[in-house]
Amino acid sequence: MVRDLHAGYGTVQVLHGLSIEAREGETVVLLGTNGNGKSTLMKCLIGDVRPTQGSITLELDGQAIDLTHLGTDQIVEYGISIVPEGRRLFPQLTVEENLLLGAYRKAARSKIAANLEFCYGAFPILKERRRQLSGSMSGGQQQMLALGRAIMSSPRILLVDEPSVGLAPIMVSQAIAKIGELKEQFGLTVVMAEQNFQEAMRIADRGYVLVHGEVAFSAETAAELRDSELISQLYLGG
Ligand SMILES: Nc1ncnc2c1ncn2[C@@H]1O[C@H](COP(=O)(O)OP(=O)(O)OP(=O)(O)O)[C@@H](O)[C@H]1O
Repeated sequence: MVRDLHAGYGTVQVLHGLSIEAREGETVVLLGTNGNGKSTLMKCLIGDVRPTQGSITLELDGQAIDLTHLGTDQIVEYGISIVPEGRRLFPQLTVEENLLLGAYRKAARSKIAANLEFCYGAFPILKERRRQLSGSMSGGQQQMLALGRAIMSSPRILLVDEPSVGLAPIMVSQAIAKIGELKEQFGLTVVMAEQNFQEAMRIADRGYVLVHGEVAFSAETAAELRDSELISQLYLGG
């Protein structure tokens, strides 16, 4: 749960008191056009950007854990994993080496073989190319690898930042569908930032629209989000 979050870069304030919530097992999408703070929020959630005000808490076994000022390594230990914007793979490492880098969370170290098998089952192309350098793969394959790497840490919450960036339309559809499948198979909670409204709505349970670092609209159902005037203005030329 994110409450009244303020964050930015030096003197540039990007998030201005933003509050959102993701309940267990749902897919929450963060919509909004370029530069409205989606990635900054994601970076706060994974400990890459430190909030200046507000809180980020995780409900775990009936306890509220304060993540607000924890570093990425500590946040990952609580079962939160990210597929970052631009994927941030290691191009000079093989597919399998990239996957193994995702498994450093303590709880995942004893499950490396099982998780690797799961990834290869979910993404046969990764198995086929496991000894290939990741930098030599297509954008769509790299997105699959980034998803696989995130799954290697046995997360309970998966953060996905703009999976469509740099992908051909057909690959965007495949990547989004895969996120939906992984969520079901792994029993994940998914928080996904995405500019591509139509694609995001294919797997959204509900969502928020961010404008200028604030929640401009929040919807309890995907239908409510789809039918909102703001979405119509931002995406459908309404
Ligand atoms: N490292 C940085 N230093 C300074 N300003 C930044 C930095 N990263 C992002 N910003 C600024 O913060 C604002 C919000 O950016 P952010 O990336 O969070 O938006 P976004 O909604 O995710 O958009 P995008 O789709 O472009 O990533 C923008 O004005 C951007 O220029």
